[in-house]
Amino acid sequence: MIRIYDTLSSSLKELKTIEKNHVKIYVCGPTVYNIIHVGNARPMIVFDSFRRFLEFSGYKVTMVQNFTDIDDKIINKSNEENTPFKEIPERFINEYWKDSNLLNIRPANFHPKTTDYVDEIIIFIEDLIKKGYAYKSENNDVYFDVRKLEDYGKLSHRNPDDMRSGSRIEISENKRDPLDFTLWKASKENEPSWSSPWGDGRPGWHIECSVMSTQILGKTFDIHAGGNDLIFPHHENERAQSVARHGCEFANYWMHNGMLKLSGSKMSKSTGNIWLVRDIVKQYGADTLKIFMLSKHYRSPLDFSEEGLISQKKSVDRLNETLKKTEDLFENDIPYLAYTDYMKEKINIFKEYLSDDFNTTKAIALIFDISKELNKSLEQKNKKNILENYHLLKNIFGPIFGIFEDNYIEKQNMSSDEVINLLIDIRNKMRNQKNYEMSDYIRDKLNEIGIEIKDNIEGTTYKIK
Ligand SMILES: Nc1ncnc2c1ncn2[C@@H]1O[C@H](COP(=O)(O)OP(=O)(O)OP(=O)(O)O)[C@@H](O)[C@H]1O
Ligand SMILES: [Zn+2]
Repeated sequence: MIRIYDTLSSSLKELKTIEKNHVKIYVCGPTVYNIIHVGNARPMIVFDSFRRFLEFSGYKVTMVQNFTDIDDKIINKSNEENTPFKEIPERFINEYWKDSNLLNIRPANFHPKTTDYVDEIIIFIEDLIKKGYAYKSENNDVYFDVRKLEDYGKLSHRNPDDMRSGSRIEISENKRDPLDFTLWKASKENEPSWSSPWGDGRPGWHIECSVMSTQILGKTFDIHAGGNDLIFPHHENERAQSVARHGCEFANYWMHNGMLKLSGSKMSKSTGNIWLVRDIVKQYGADTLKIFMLSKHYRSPLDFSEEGLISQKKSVDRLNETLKKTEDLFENDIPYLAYTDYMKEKINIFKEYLSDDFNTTKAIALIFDISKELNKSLEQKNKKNILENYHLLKNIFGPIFGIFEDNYIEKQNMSSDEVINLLIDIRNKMRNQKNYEMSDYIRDKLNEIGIEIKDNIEGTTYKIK
C-alpha cells in the first residue's frame, strides 16, 4: 500500500487510482524565461523519482509537465532583448532539456506548451461564462467569479473573508470581488495576442494548467504536483476553474514539495539568489545534487549550502569508489544474480520507506548502509555478498533515483586525461615554434604536480608519478 500526503485533505491517504494500475500525474513546470536553478530542480528530481518508484511498484504512469511559454516575464524579457517574443521560450526550453539531461531526469510523457492550447483555453473560459462562473469586465479582461464557488479556499485552507481583509489583495474596479482572478487578459500594445470573443488578448496564468491537464489526463486525474509556493493562488485557482466547469473534483491527490532555500529565503529567479543547476552539476556531479536533495523529505524545506554539497560529495565519491572496486574485481563483466532472500528483504524495506509518503530520507540512508555492506563483503572477498550488494545499489535502488548510471570516477579520470593531453599539445606547439621558455615552463609545471613527460621517437609519452 502506497500512502501519500494530500494537501487538500491535510492527511496521509492511500493511493487508489482511477484506472486500475495506472497513475496519471500533472506537474506544474517552469516559466521559460531563464535558465533553471537548483530550486526548480527539486520538484523535477522528486517527481521524476516518485514516478520511477511507482513504475517499480507495478504501475503504469502517465506524466504531464507543462512549459509556461506566455507570461509577463517572458514578454518583458523579449522587450528588453528586443528579440521576437517566440524566441525566448524556444531558447529556454532548449536550455531546460540540457539541464534535465544533466540531472538524468526522464522526460514526462507529455510536455504541453500554453500557446499550443489557446483554442481550448478560449472554449474553457466561454463555458465558465455560460455557467455563470466568469464575467467580462469593462476593460475586456475576463475574471473568475470567486464568490460563485462555494468551497473556494479549500485547497490552501484559507478563508476568503480573511483574505479579503488582508492588505496584499489587489483591488481593481474591474473586478466584482478583490479575490477574482484573471482568466483572459486584454492585450496591451506590443504584446503577443490571440483573437477571442472578448477581443484580442492572452490567457491568464492559472487557466493553462486546468486546460492542459484536462485535455491530456481527463476531468479528474490522480495526482497534481508542484512546489508548495504554488498552492496559493495558482493551484487554488486551477482547482476552482476546473471544479466550476466540470462539477467534479479536479485531482484526487495534491502533492507539494517544500522550498529549497538559500540563506533563509526561497531560491527564486525573480530575486536572483540562485545557483544554476549546470554550475552545481559541473562542480559536484549530478548524483551529489540528487542525493543531497533526496536525503531530506520532499515536503520539508531544505537549506542549500555549498558545505552541505561538499560533504555529500565525499560520501558519494566513496560509494562510487566501492562500486568501481567491484567492477574492477569482475573486470567489468559482472554476472547477474537472481534475487536472493537477502536482496528481497532489502528491497522490501526500501519499498516500505518509499511507500510511506515517499520517505527518500530513509531510502537514501539504506543505500549508504548497503554500500558499507558492499565494502565489508569486498574485504571479506565474499563473492555472493559482493554481487548482492552491488546489484541492489547499481541495478535496483540506483535506477529509482536515476543515480549511479555512469561511473563518475571514470568520467573524472577521463577528463583529467584530456586536459593533460591538451597541455602536452600546447607545449609541443610552443617547442615547434622554438618558444623553449614556454615549452619548458609547461613541462616543469606538469612535473611539479607529478606528471612526467618524455619525448621519444614515437612521440611524447607521459607518466603520473
Ligand atoms: N526554491 C524552490 N524550491 C523548490 N521548488 C521551487 C523553488 N522555486 C521554484 N520551484 C518550483 O519550480 C517549478 C517551476 O517554477 P517557476 O518557473 O515558477 O520558478 P520560480 O523560480 O519560482 O520563478 P520565480 O523565481 O520567477 O518566482 C514549480 O513547481 C515551483 O514550485
Ligand atoms: Zn500549474
